[in-house]
Amino acid sequence: MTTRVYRTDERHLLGEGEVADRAGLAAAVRELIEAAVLTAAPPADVRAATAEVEAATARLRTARHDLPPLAPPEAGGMARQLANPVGGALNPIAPPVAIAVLPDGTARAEFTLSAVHEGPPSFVHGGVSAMILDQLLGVAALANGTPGMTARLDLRYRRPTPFGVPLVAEGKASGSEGRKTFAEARITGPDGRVTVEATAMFVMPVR
Ligand SMILES: CCCCC/C=C\C/C=C\C/C=C\C/C=C\CCCC(=O)SCCNC(=O)CCNC(=O)[C@H](O)C(C)(C)COP(=O)(O)OP(=O)(O)OC[C@H]1O[C@@H](n2cnc3c(N)ncnc32)[C@H](O)[C@@H]1OP(=O)(O)O
Repeated sequence: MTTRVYRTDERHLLGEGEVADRAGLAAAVRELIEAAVLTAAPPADVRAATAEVEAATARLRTARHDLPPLAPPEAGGMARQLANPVGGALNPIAPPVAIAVLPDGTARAEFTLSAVHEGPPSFVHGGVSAMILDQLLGVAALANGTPGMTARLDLRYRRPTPFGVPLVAEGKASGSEGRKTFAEARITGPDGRVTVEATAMFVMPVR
């Protein structure tokens, strides 16, 4: 494995093997996060595990980049940002949300959240739903050929969103005017009822 020399203004580009290693690390840390939140192990085991985690962190910190690295491009594309906090395979805090773009431009994800995403007792935190919808709407704007920065994100929480059951998020661009793109999306529970609706406006900044 070779490590590329980089300037601080340049993102490190991982090799394919490194991407797989990092995705494995992120998946293991995601398991660790759930275990840390839900553990019922005795206090001595919690303290021993804490020391082990601190040792693992120290080992990873022996060399570091200033910014998240990028993954190599897929055929003809741009370097991929796989450390995004929504669904990024290299980011342990990312909930497991893989967004696909359908032929009609709909951005769609099927995912299951867990107790680590709890906000109100027994239900998903509204900020987690907002984060997922922001990203999904952003992907829909990108799929429309008119990406931008989120300028507005309006949410309507219709019903509590459950965790531990399959959810669907779907959204699509509804139009664009100049640098502005409008999009709408929703999260649906396993009973087919909408739990959260969102509309957003993205603005492509003037460079
Ligand atoms: C570095 C560039 C990257 C741009 C994005 C490009 C690509 C994305 C690529 C891939 C995407 C892939 C997946 C999806 C990814 C992400 C989803 C999550 C995205 C985010 O997580 S992103 C972080 C949160 N987001 C921000 O951090 C924005 C902070 N903000 C700003 O960066 C500026 O604020 C900006 C750029 C928004 C506007 O700045 P500006 O100077 O261009 O705006 P300006 O004043 O010229 O307005 C022009 C017209 O928009 C109207 N307008 C503007 N803002 C408005 C608002 N808030 N409400 C109502 N109307 C608004 C004006 O009223 C005017 O309208 P009119 O023309 O009709 O008068």
